[in-house]
Amino acid sequence: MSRFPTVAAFEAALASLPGPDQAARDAAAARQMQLTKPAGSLGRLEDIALFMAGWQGRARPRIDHGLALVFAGNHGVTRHGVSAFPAEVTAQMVANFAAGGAAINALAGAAGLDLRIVPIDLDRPTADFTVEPAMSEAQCLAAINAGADAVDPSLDLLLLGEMGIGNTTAAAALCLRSFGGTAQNWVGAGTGVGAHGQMVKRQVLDLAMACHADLPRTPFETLRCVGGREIAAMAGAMLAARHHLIPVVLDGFVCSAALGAMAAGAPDICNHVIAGHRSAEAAHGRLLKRLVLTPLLDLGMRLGEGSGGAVAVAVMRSALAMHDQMATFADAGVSAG
Ligand SMILES: Cc1cc2ncn([C@H]3O[C@H](COP(=O)(O)O)[C@@H](O)[C@H]3O)c2cc1C
Ligand SMILES: O=C(O)c1cccnc1
Repeated sequence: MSRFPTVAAFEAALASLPGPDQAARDAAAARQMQLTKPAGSLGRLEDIALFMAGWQGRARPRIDHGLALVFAGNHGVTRHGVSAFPAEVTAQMVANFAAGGAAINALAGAAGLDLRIVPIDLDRPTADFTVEPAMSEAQCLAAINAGADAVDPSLDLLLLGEMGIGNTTAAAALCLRSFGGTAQNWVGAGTGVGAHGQMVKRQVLDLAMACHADLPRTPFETLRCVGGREIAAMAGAMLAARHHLIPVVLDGFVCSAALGAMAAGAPDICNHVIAGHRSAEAAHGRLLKRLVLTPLLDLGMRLGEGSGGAVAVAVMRSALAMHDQMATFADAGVSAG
């Protein structure tokens, strides 16, 4: 059976988010104080170790079984010319993932993550959300469950990624509907559209907001009206991971927008995620501020696929190696301060 058989089940899961294991986090913090370094001297690496300890419920967290989960979907809104690439590229890139030739294949491998690609109804693009909701209730629930069902409860860490030509427009629409502002605030170059393409994206957003103005601003309705299948799947996977107490690493703007749509109704959903990086898509920084998330890396990346998050996982492995392998002052015979 699907994890979220009804919209009410999805909403109930968002309203009952479990918290971290405080005892495991405290034990990890106590260990940090004993390691042979001045307290706090490893900065953000120390925070990562505590974050992982709390969510994994282990004083010595580990990443033996980490997964990069990449969802793919197609978008009816591409008919307006919102991407620098044609919609066929979504399926072509899925073939490239299968053949091992995409950036995420290399970067997931470098980060020691398994990689799983989940294409969702690529031959059925979402509807053009300037004139009608992108998905029916059943379609949106199916996509959310495709995400939730792909989350193995035994995972130590989950990285989410996406592939879907046109999806920076959907992500911008999710942000505009969730957090307000202007279309200009949330629109960017995506795959590399110029000034004209960005103007079209802004127009598309304004039409979409007018079209769905009367529908409830709940996370589900926002995902359904202006999201996409791969975006709803990332949201479902994040929510399922939260209930399995699996820490999540976010990738860029599109991935973060899936979280944003849920966070607008349930801000605590952000507590079990690490923002892997800040994408060069300008709206991503704005969104992360709204979510009160500080990105680990800022490498000027703007690809998606989970690529930036995968590089962040390599840094997280360093944090856990430090936490697990360093000697204590007592063990090493080093005088404590
Ligand atoms: C070859 C190629 C590989 C990609 N991998 C991720 N994306 C990224 O670009 C798309 C979003 O940008 P837009 O909204 O401008 O279409 C998504 O598929 C995203 O994952 C790619 C895009 C292309 C062209
Ligand atoms: O930040 C992202 O997720 C992103 C940016 C550009 C294109 N696709 C995705």
